[in-house]
Amino acid sequence: MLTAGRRMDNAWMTLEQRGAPPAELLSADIYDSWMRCISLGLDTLRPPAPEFVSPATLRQEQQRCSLIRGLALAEMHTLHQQIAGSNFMIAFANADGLLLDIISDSSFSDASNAASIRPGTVWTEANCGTNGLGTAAYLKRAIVVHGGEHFFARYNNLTCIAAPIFAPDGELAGILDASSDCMSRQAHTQALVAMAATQIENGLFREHHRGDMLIAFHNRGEYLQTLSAGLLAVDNEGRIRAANRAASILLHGLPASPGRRFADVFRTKFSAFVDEGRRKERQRLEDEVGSQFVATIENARQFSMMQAISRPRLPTPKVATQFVSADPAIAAVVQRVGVAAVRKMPILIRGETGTGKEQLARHAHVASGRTGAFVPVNCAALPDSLIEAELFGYAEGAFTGAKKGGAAGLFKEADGGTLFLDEIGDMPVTLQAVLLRFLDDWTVRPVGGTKRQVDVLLVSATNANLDDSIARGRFRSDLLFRLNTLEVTLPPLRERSDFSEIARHLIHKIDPLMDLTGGAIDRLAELDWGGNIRELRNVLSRLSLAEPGDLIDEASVESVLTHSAAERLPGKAVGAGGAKANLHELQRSHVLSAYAETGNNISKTARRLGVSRNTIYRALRGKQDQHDRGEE
Ligand SMILES: Nc1ncnc2c1ncn2[C@@H]1O[C@H](COP(=O)(O)OP(=O)(O)OP(=O)(O)O)[C@@H](O)[C@H]1O
Repeated sequence: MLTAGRRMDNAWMTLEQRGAPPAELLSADIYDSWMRCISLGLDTLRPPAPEFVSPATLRQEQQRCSLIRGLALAEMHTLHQQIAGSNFMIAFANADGLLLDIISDSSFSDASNAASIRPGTVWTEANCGTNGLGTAAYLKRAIVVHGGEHFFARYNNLTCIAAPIFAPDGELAGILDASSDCMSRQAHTQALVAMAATQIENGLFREHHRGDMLIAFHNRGEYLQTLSAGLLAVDNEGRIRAANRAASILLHGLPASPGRRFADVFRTKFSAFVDEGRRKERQRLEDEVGSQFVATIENARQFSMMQAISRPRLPTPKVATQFVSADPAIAAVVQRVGVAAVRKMPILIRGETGTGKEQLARHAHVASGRTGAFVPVNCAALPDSLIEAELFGYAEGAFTGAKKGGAAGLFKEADGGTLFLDEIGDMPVTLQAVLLRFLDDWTVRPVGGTKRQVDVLLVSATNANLDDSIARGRFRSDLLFRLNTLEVTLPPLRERSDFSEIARHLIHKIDPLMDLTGGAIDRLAELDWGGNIRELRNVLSRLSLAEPGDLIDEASVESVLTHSAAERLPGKAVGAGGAKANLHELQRSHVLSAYAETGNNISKTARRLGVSRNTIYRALRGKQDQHDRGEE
C-alpha cells in the first residue's frame, strides 16, 4: 500500500511520462479536474500569471455581494478563531471564483504564495488549475485539494478545503475556503468549513424570507438551534415558500416544495399550528409519514396573528433613533445599515459634511444591539505621531510621555461596542497598514504591549473622494475593500425629499414648543445648504433666538438670513444658491482668524462659522502642512 505522498509522486511521474494522469492513483474528483486542466491546455510546470480584476470591478462585485459577504465575514471570523494559530487563510469567493475577502494568519500572509492570494484574484480552474475554490465552484460540491493534488506545482505546499454556498433558489452563491500549508492541515477543519458554509446559507435563507413565517424543526428538541434543524418559510396562508437543505433532508419524500401547503406535509392544520404557537414556544408536529418533530416559529413576533408570543429574540434592526429618514432612499439606507450592524459588517458611510454620517453611525450602534460603548474617533484630529497609540493603546513606559499604567486604546474601549472612524481618508498611510492588519485577525497590539482580541463593530466615514486618494497613493485600496463591506452614501440635504421633516425635527429638538410655518419651510428649502443638516440646525438655532413667539414664519426667516448674510464670509451671499460652507469656499485665513478670536477653541470656531469641527481641523492641518513646508 502506497503512502499518500508516494502515490502523488507516482501520479506526477505518470503525468510527465504519458501526458495523462493515472486514474488509479487519484481520487475521481481530482482525476477529472486534472483532465479538465489538460483539455484547457494548461501545463503543470508553466502556470499562467495570476489573473486579477481591476480595483473598480472588485469593488463593484463586493458591493453586489454585500449581503452574502456580511454573513460570510462573520463566519470567517469565527472560523479563524477556531483554527487560529495554525497558519491558515480563510477566503470567500463569488460563484465565479473571484476572491472577495480574506482573513489570514500573519505567518500565512508572509508565505511565498500569499501575493497571488488576495481579493481580486480569479481562482478558476482555467487560471489556477485544480484548486479548492475553482474546483469546488466547478463541481458545486465541497472538496479538499491536498498538496500535490493541485495541478500547478507552485501550489503543492498548500492544502485547500472548500465548500460551496447556495442561495435559497439553489443557485451557487459563493465558495468558502480554508487553506494552509500542508504541514498545518487539521482533521476537523473540513467539518468546520462545511458548518460555516451551512450557517451562511441559513443566513441567506432567513434574509430572503424575512417577510415569511420561519419554522425551525427537528426530530429532537435540543437540535432546534443547530445547523441540522430544518427551516421552512411559509406564507400567511400556510403555503410553503421554501425549505432549506436540512428541511429537505428531514422531509425527504414529502411534498415540501414551494407552492405546496403546510397541511400537505404535516398532520396538523396550519391554523391549529399558529394557534398553538401563540401559547407555546415549542410544539410537536407529525409529518404525513408519521415522523415526529419539535417545531418553533422563529420570527413569531413579526406576525400580528402571533402577538401572544413574547420570548427573547435576536436584535432586529428596527429601532427608534433620532435619525429622520422620511425620504424613501434614505429609509432604505438606514434599513441596510441596521441589518449590516446586527451582522457586525464593517460599514463605510460617505457623504458631504453635515449630512449625518456620525448620526447614522450612532444609529448603526443602537441597531446592532451591542452593549459596549460607541467610541467616535476623528482621524483628522489626531496628530499622526499619536494616532497609533490612541487607537491601539500603549504599555506603561512604551514611549516618553506615556501615561503611568499605559492606556487601553480606543479599540479596546469600543470592545463589545462600536468604533466610529470619522474622516478615515485622513488616516496616515502608515497607520492604514496597522488597521489592515487589525482587520485580518481583530486583535490589537498596544505599543510596547501584548496582543489581545477585541470585538468591535467598525463604522467609518469620509467626505473625501477616496477613489482620488487611492489614485494619488494616499489611501490603500485594500483597506477600502475591508472597510466597506457595506458602503452607503448620504445625499446632500438639497437632494433629499424630507426637508420639512428634518427642519421640524431639528426645531423641536432646539425648542419643543417651537414650530415652523409651511412658508418658512418653503423659504428655507430654497437655499443651497452647503453645510447640510448641520448648517440647517445652526440657522434654526439662530431663528429660534430671534423669534419672540413660538412660530417661525417666512418673514422671520428672511430677516435672519439678511442679517447673517452681512455677518458671513466676505464675498459670500446667503440665499438661494448661497451658504456653501466647505473649506474650498471658506477662506482659510477667515477660519484661522475666527480660531484665534475664540482663543483657539475648535468647537466655538465651528459654531461661529456654521461648519463642522472637521472643516476647522482640515484648515488647521493645512496650516501645519504649510508650516512643515516652511511656507509660513
Ligand atoms: N437624519 C437625521 N436626522 C436628524 N438629525 C440629523 C440627521 N442627520 C444629521 N442630523 C444632525 O445634523 C448634525 C450633523 O450631523 P453629523 O455630525 O452626523 O454629520 P457628519 O456628516 O458626520 O458631518 P461631518 O462630516 O462634518 O463630520 C447633527 O446635529 C445631527 O444630529
